[in-house]
Amino acid sequence: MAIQHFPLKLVSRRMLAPTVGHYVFVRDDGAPLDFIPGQFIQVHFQYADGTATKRSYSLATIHDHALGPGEAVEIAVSYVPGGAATALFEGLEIGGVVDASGPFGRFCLMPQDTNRRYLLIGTGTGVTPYRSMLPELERLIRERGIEVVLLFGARNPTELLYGDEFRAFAAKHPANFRFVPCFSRELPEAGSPQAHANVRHGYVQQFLDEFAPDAQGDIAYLCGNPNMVDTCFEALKGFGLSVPQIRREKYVSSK
Ligand SMILES: Cc1cc2nc3c(=O)[nH]c(=O)nc-3n(C[C@H](O)[C@H](O)[C@H](O)COP(=O)(O)OP(=O)(O)OC[C@H]3O[C@@H](n4cnc5c(N)ncnc54)[C@H](O)[C@@H]3O)c2cc1C
Repeated sequence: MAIQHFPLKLVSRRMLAPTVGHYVFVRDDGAPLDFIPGQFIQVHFQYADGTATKRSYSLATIHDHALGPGEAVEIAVSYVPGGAATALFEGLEIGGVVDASGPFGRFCLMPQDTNRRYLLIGTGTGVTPYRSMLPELERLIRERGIEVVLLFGARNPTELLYGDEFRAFAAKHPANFRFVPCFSRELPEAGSPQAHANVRHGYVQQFLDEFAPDAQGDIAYLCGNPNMVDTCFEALKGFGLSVPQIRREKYVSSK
């Protein structure tokens, strides 16, 4: 897929969590944007001293077709204290334009894979690629009967990004899709919609054993916090998964 450079105009924004915004853009040049779920874009801007810089953001758009002109290009932005891109996004008004390029990356479902199960593991905004993949996962459930376990690490229930959407997908595919929110700090209140049986208390990496990673049948995807990605990578290798079976996207700052 050819990498392009394009302006993105902000059409709406809402808070997904206290420090995470969901941004909806359209291409301001009227051209389409094709991408594969799991890919990311880069946003280009300048520091106060005029030095050029850029930051990467996974595409969160639920992808069931190539985006035509005027269709939503969605990302989730985690606000980092003192962050340069954070300031750019926080200050962006509706109608404001950012300079972007993409799509980039190979953190995608592969057509040649014949695995029985996907272990999708993400922390924070690292869950956005999996939102984009939902239509493709649904097709694989229908055509190949795959199973999917989504282990989502968040500090508390207010940070469970797109939690309603993942829960709804799990309810639609109860035999094939397990959504397992792992809260490192507070658990949901008893009786709340988030307090279901799959919820775990701790870090995602603590719960891998429970799902018995299997070198014969599993492919794993790890996305988000670099420490989580490294820890899970080593743990999954310990279960016998080979490096090509463990796909990684680390959210490191690209300054
Ligand atoms: C392939 C890829 C995809 C990415 N996708 C996303 C995405 O979908 N959503 C998203 O929000 N981010 C994503 N990131 C991270 C993003 O590109 C930025 O690094 C992040 O938003 C911080 O940028 P900033 O300019 O606000 O902070 P910076 O100016 O880069 O950093 C400010 C300070 O905060 C620290 N810092 C940077 N990032 C974090 C962090 N995550 N947590 C705590 N401290 C931090 C830095 O070390 C520095 O001290 C992705 C990164 C990569 C490489």
